[in-house]
Amino acid sequence: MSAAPLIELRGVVTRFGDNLVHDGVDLAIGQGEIVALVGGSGSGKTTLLRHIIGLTRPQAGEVRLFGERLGAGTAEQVRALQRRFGVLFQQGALFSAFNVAENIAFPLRESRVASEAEIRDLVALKLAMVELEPAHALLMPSELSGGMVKRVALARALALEPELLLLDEPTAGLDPDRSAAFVALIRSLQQRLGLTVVLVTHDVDTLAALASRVAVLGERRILSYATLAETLKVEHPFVRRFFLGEHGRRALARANGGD
Ligand SMILES: Nc1ncnc2c1ncn2[C@@H]1O[C@H](COP(=O)(O)OP(=O)(O)OP(=O)(O)O)[C@@H](O)[C@H]1O
Repeated sequence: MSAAPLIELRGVVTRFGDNLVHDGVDLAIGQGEIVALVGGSGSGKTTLLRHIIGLTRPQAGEVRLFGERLGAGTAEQVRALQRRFGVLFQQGALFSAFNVAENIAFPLRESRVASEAEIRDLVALKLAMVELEPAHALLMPSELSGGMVKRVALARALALEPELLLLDEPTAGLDPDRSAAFVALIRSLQQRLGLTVVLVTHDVDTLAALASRVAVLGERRILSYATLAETLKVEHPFVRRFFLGEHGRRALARANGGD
């Protein structure tokens, strides 16, 4: 029998007032996968990420993370669960009043798992891991380029050595070169650290370079959950537009070694 999925959503229903966003979402993500979640604007991708980590709760259905039902544990169990995943929110969301080192150190200080001396070493290690220089530690977020903000946010997401990494639009706002470099970094860290990754993206280049499977969210449920090659065969207007519009076609050609 195969291992239980790392993430499992069953029959998830989400409603904000009259707005029914999810109506029976089922999704199972296994250890070591890189799953790209795509869907039209407002289809509920970010909300699904938030459900996975327990930031919001669906009206109905079940969300299991690492085999545990969210919302069932004690405060200590919830904290233990939270240490097992890292999140890169849209725009990086660094604390603007903290410098780079303090941002990366934040989860370590919050969880009280390390002494100040260990935190200094860990911050240096994480900075190197995301290919930033030691001198960057003292910069403030306002002094960083968009690509650096993402790297610092990634270092912070990895501070507690999570098994699972959730990325919301990781390459949004980056130019093509910086975007490709960030994708390569995510890929190498995923392999080196054995991470499971769930990412929301509108960018076919990012998806084609990273995803082992693609989950398409539409009509309030998962329309398709398959490899990219299989996803391309799905006859649905969103899929045709997303992958086979001009931008998508060019990105796929690049991923296949063309262009
Ligand atoms: N806290 C909230 N209160 C009310 N409505 C919300 C809330 N969060 C999300 N929504 C609504 O739920 C729907 C899904 O939002 P969500 O941000 O998850 O979509 P998305 O697929 O990530 O969109 P986008 O691609 O535009 O970022 C939208 O209609 C949004 O307005």
